[in-house]
Amino acid sequence: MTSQTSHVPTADQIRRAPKVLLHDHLDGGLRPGTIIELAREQGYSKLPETEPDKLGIWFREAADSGSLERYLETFAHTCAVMQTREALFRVAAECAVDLAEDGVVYAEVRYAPEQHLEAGLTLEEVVEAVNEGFREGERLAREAGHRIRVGALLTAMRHAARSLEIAELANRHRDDGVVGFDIAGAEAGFPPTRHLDAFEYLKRENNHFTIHAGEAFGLPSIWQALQWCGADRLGHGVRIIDDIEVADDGSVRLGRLASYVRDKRIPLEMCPTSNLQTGAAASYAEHPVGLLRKLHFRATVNTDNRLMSGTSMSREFELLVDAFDYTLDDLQWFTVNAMKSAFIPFDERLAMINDVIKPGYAELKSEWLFRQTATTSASSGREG
Ligand SMILES: O=c1[nH]cnc2c1ncn2[C@H]1C[C@H](O)[C@@H](CO)O1
Ligand SMILES: [Zn+2]
Repeated sequence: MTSQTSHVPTADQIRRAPKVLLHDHLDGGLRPGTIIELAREQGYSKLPETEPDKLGIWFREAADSGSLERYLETFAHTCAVMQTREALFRVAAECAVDLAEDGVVYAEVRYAPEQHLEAGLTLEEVVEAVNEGFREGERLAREAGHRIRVGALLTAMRHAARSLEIAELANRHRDDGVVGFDIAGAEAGFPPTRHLDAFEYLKRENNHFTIHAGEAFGLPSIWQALQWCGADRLGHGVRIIDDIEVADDGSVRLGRLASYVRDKRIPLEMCPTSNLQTGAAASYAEHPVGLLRKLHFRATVNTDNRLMSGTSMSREFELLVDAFDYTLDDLQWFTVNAMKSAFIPFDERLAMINDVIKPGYAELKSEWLFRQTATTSASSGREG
């Protein structure tokens, strides 16, 4: 018998379900058609393709190498066309519209302001343009019947040396759409402790930050991010699986670090498709999210780079439903986890959970009742 809780969601239900996205890069989510138009307007001639479908495929294939370093090379093209106020505004607005259309109700979208200064913008101007774009996108989404709230995370590149400056920038804009800070880029060789002054500054300011850690590099990176730097969340964090032993009889033993992550409810911003592309996981079925969800880690599901992974929040959920037979209850669990872990104030997170997320899933979970009633009356009608 079908029960409410065992209901396997359809693709359409997944799209309509309220979703929360904590890990999405602005420069990894452009529409291919927009890249082509911006390149034409700005005289950027190095795009590998000039037709939107082909360019989308090019990004997915180029990012599919199994190496984080090669994956990151593809961002040269997106950053190249995001150097003016107008371009940043457009990309941010389209990002909010696209996420809203996919059923995302709350998103934290990150980008590295230092990568958008080539045409003479200042760091402040970059942040202002992106913030204005997000507000415009929220407005356009509302006009189209969707509700979304987007916060920005400012990223510092881990190979560079501007993290304190970017942390200060994030802090200056904390009441103006910037909800936190992050570091990203190649992980091996660039440990989080290189940026300790930035993290210590943010802690003194009672501000929030996440750190890309445990993606291309393992436990030492996660340990540093948490115990030296004090990260509120882990970007990816999938390699925490290296500190978990599952015996043949199914019993599980957590090491000290994995226990700490679970006990302290440290949010893991997991991005399944991205992890497959960079070699951090072998397949969806083997992705650590399956075990971590079972063990009640504070796991969340994210897109990372929608362009490079050819994905969306709905698609990531669909892939996990296929791999792990997740129900709407599982998807709600991931969504509530993400909302609890967001960087906006507690009362606003709670209101999102109680007034948007739970009612949204309750509505979806009730649909099977009506579908069954409709089928019954239709068939009894035919019989009569
Ligand atoms: O998954 C990632 N790991 C590390 N760095 C990343 C990842 N995805 C994107 N980035 C980098 C490339 C972008 O240019 C930068 C800022 O969004 O962050
Ligand atoms: Zn990322």
